[in-house]
Amino acid sequence: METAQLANPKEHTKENVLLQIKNVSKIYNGDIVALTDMNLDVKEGEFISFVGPSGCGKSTIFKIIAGLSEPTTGSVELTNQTSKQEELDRTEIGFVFQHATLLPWKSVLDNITLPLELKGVSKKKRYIQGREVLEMVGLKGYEKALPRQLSGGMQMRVSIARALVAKPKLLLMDEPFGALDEITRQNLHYELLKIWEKTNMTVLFITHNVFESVFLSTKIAVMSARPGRISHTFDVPEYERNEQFRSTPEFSQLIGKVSKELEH
Ligand SMILES: Nc1ncnc2c1ncn2[C@@H]1O[C@H](COP(=O)(O)OP(=O)(O)OP(=O)(O)O)[C@@H](O)[C@H]1O
Repeated sequence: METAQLANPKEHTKENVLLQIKNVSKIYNGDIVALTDMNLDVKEGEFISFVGPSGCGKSTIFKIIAGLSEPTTGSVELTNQTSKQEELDRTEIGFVFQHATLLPWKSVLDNITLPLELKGVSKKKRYIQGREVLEMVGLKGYEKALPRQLSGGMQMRVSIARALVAKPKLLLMDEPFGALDEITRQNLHYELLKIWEKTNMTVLFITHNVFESVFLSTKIAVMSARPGRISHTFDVPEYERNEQFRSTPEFSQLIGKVSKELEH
């Protein structure tokens, strides 16, 4: 199995605050309180996992961050405190969902480059960018394949590549590996960490899998049951993310702490 040697994942995180979730609440249809008083600062380069019981508002906060839904009260601010030029624009946010949602009649390369096609980028230019990300997700040579010719894990790689093609500063991943088998999931962990390291992106990641959250993240935000809010955040200490890490006492201890917090 591949390994990602991230000697010091913390070095990846800068001090710039990329976005601030400020006192966000969300009430659907006047009476379903999905989120209440949620607060979090996200720094540039962080990899934050959100874990919490079903229905605690994880997808809701992602939709609000992406601008697909409005908070009932509070705000998500994209103001950069240190540099206006580095401010996050909502068009620089990529989204990956649990299901790959590929267009079955389009080739892998055409699926990946769809966001650029919609922006009116020329075919030549978008194919150059498409091939670049295709290589990044380990699918070089599959340009002309159709989605049905790919395994579930490969389809997820295509979906990730489609989110990466527009070079997002922030990547929102809503349970992207939830439907995959364990081996495929672990391989994709390494791929994702390599991409994260290479691109300097900030990643927000929803998962029900505590192991996955500890392995991938620099920070874990545990959410409480509905109405959802962040009950606790855990900073993940520096470590090399490789196969050995999964069997260290530090890994097990953190899993224990996060799991305990989830039981509250
Ligand atoms: N468009 C909507 N209209 C009404 N209620 C909604 C809507 N979207 C979500 N909800 C409700 O808001 C709550 C939070 O939903 P959300 O999908 O954000 O939770 P989640 O933590 O992502 O859940 P899961 O882990 O099961 O995916 C749930 O009770 C859900 O039924």
